[in-house]
Amino acid sequence: MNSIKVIKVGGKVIDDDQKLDTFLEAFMSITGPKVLVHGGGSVASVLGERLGIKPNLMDGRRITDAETLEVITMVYGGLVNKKIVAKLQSLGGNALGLSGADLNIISAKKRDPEPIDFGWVGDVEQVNSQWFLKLLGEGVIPVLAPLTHDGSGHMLNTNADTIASSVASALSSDLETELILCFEQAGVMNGEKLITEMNLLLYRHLKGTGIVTDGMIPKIEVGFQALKNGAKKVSIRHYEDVAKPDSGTVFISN
Ligand SMILES: Nc1ncnc2c1ncn2[C@@H]1O[C@H](COP(=O)(O)OP(=O)(O)O)[C@@H](O)[C@H]1O
Ligand SMILES: CC(=O)N[C@@H](CCC(=O)OP(=O)(O)O)C(=O)O
Repeated sequence: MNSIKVIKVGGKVIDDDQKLDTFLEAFMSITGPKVLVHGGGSVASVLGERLGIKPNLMDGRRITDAETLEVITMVYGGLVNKKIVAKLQSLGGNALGLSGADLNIISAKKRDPEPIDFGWVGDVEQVNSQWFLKLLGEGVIPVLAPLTHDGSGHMLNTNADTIASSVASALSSDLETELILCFEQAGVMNGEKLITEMNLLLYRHLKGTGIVTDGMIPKIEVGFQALKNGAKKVSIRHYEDVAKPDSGTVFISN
């Protein structure tokens, strides 16, 4: 094993069974070792509201109080993770669902309450690459929920794009790593037009002119972080194109 693909899929794809099935079939057509990271923010918001817990997001990050932590642990670690694992098994993939607490595979530090108190939100501290390498070596497909832990018995909520970028960064020390962030659009868009290549200068311009906003800002930033940390290729693309090389918006490091 000398290469790996770390692939992330977001909540709006997971939310829709047909889209999720299309994505997972395309994902399974990718040969070689792969890790799947899933989001599920929109699923957590809907299920939380059913329980009378209103979602509270700031800069694309969920403010996670104790009640919200219960909801997201159930939704990300249970419902969404197990649904994806079962579907992958039905497609012949030997998937293993994990949160960051399992095998201590991703530990994190609760975010400082200043200037904004995000509650039980964690910033990744360590990714246990050795476990990834062992599992991948056995042909297992790790399926990661956007949950980490603090080592003191608390689960933490960590954005799924950030988890994917951190895992790609960590695995880059041992393997040629590609990070693919999938969502429901063709890539980073300028109106109707797909931006096929993204460098830092262009990103700053697109952000400054309001062409890139909301959740796309942290998504692009974690993409650049993975590139800086040694990932060979980073892209943001449509979920149906997960297996299509060089589709979507490809990151350039200059
Ligand atoms: N230039 C842009 N191109 C594409 N999407 C953009 C752009 N600017 C803002 N967005 C928004 O960013 C969203 C993607 O971020 P996010 O909602 O966090 O996705 P996900 O949950 O799939 O990770 C898109 O659904 C879109 O609404
Ligand atoms: C801290 C934080 O914001 N965590 C995210 C984790 C889920 C996620 O990232 O889901 P998508 O990829 O579908 O947006 C949240 O709770 O919304």
